[in-house]
Amino acid sequence: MPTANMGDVQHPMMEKAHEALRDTFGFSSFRLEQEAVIRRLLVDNENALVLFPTGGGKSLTYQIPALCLEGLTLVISPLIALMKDQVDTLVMRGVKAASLDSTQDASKSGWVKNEVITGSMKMLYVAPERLNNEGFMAMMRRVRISLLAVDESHCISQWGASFRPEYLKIARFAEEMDVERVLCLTATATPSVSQDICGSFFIDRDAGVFRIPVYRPNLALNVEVFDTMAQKISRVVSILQGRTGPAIVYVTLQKHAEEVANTLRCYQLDAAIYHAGLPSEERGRVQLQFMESDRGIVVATIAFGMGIDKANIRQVIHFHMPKTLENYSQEVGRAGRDGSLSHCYMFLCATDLPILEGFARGDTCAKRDIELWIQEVSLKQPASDSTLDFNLYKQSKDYDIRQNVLNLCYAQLELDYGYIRATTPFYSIYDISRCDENGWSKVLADSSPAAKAIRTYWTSKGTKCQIDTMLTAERSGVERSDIARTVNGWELDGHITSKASQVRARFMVTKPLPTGTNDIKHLADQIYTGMVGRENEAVEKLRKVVEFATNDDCLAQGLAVYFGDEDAVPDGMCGQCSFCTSGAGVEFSPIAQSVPDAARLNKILDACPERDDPRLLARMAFGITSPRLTYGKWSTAHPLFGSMVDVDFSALVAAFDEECKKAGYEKAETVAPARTAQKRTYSKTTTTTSNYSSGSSRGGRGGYGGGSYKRGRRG
Ligand SMILES: Nc1ncnc2c1ncn2[C@@H]1O[C@H](COP(=O)(O)OP(=O)(O)OP(=O)(O)O)[C@@H](O)[C@H]1O
Repeated sequence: MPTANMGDVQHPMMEKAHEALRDTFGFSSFRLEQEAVIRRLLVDNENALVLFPTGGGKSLTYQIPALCLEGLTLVISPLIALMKDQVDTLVMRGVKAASLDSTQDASKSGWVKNEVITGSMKMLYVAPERLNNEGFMAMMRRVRISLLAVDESHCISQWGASFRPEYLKIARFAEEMDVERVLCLTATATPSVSQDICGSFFIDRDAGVFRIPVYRPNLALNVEVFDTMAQKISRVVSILQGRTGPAIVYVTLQKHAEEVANTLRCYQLDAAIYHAGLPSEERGRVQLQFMESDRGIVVATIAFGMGIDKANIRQVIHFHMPKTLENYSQEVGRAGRDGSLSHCYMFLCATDLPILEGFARGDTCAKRDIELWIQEVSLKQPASDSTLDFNLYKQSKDYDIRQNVLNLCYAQLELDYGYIRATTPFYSIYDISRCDENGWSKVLADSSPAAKAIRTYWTSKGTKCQIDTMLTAERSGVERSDIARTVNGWELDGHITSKASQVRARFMVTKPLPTGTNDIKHLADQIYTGMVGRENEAVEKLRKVVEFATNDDCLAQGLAVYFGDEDAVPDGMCGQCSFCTSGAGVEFSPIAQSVPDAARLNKILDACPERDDPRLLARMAFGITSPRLTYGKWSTAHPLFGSMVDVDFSALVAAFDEECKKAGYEKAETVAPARTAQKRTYSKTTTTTSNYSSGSSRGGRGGYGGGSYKRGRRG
């Protein structure tokens, strides 16, 4: 029997909900706040925000309403793998659910769309990027969306640890599509992030928010401080040799996962490796083996864990400290889901910090590059369908702005300023291969204008041909969309296989973009200020992790307070963390050098002749990659890259700024690869011999201590 009071059960919608819980999911009662959330959606017909920790049972809070409501439940979820798992499980339980994603072939997605349009699909999972797709938007306009569920909804907040610009468009989508109810879900939201979510989706901050405190009494949190890698290895070996069940060891970079696992194997500890750089079959195999093991060890980056629902993980070890407390809470939250005592260890080591600070600072670009980018966008002539299209990969290289940041800049032009609106992106290159001679003869015999244009302008290599759709359209006068449609048609008819590449983002212009120098500068200024704000926020989050780990306070209490649950830990003492058991916080105070050494600065200045962007030089010195550094060969392969990682980053920027100012902020035209037409107008060449000698620095926030890691791939 359900545990809910009879008043609720008697409401026909709640009766239905209990029926679905029992008949479809096979559970006898709701957990904690699940029922209250469902009541909010089904009985009150109001929006809600669910803040349950990992494994808290968030999925049921939209899956059950989906079954009770007429119409479609649309679920926005950031990870294709996670969507697939959820859909497979639902289908197994007899629920009409599917996802639309970029990995599907045309026949599968055609079937899904048909089921959605005819109203027989109950739940549809999509990634947020799908909201830029015209075809998808047209389809959504024709269906009744009774519930929109936004998973990982903390990604909506610019103050969150994992902000994603595509998430910003979800709220507008909900309004435009007259979505009847919205349910936002997240496991990690600080009070300010949850305020942001409530503000965006009109969720009542009192009645509409359902939270289960993050405090988990069966997790013993420990922090330990180390000076060297060898000490950390010796400690992790001893923890793992005495492990009481499966263990996850979290590291920062993919190469760390390989290094640590290989070292553990030397100690007869059979450690598997998991990171985003491994083939998906390998990742699947590692995950499956771990799920089935009762003493398995996985050394992994943060890529491991989303959707891992294993009850008996007994140890979670942060071999490198996490970059935010949100990550930490999610990662330790994977331990002890069965309620049994489990141990979590965070290793603090001064040499690990710069690499994390590099991540925090990596997204800020030069203000001048933002100006040049806006200039290109505003001066570009629209195509015949009045849209602007850009190769973001190329722009990222041209303007030294990371692609994720560029995406955000476009989202800002769209949402904050209303200049543009993203529409379906397209591929500019198709590589086609013939399937058989018969099919190929049909391709050659196709007499449509698009087919003729394709055959005129394609370039062939053996049995393969490459089609540049932009060039073909420009030279032949045939619409680019007709060309793409013809290639897709040949593939659907089985005549060819094709591989599309070089995606171009497309935008409709909704109001004239600024073209005057001052207006562009002003807009760039605002965008840049936002970027610096986010960078400071990310560095602050890192500082909070150190503060949490070193505070003279119970660790469980510290974590709970961070998430706004002051009263979750009884008497504010968990009794089993390293603070509670030792009576003191750990000693750890890495201080970065705030006055850079002149000789070392000069070496960087000699190696990199650019003087238009002090941050570029600071990034090279500190070891933070960027598209421009990579292009100029001043990145990871350069011996001086990261050579000043022990210096406070702001002090480096200030020191290099002095040098750039002396050189008039000029670009080294003759040495660096050309960037853009606009960029080339800055014509003077600077000397490659520097004369930095002051040794003084402005700024100089007391940062984190130094080390010798080179940046690498994370995730
Ligand atoms: N009412 C219930 N009774 C029994 N088991 C439940 C109930 N609700 C959820 N569960 C189970 O709890 C587990 C965790 O649920 P779910 O995956 O929804 O959590 P989550 O909050 O989405 O976690 P994560 O943040 O890790 O994705 C699942 O195995 C689910 O089947």
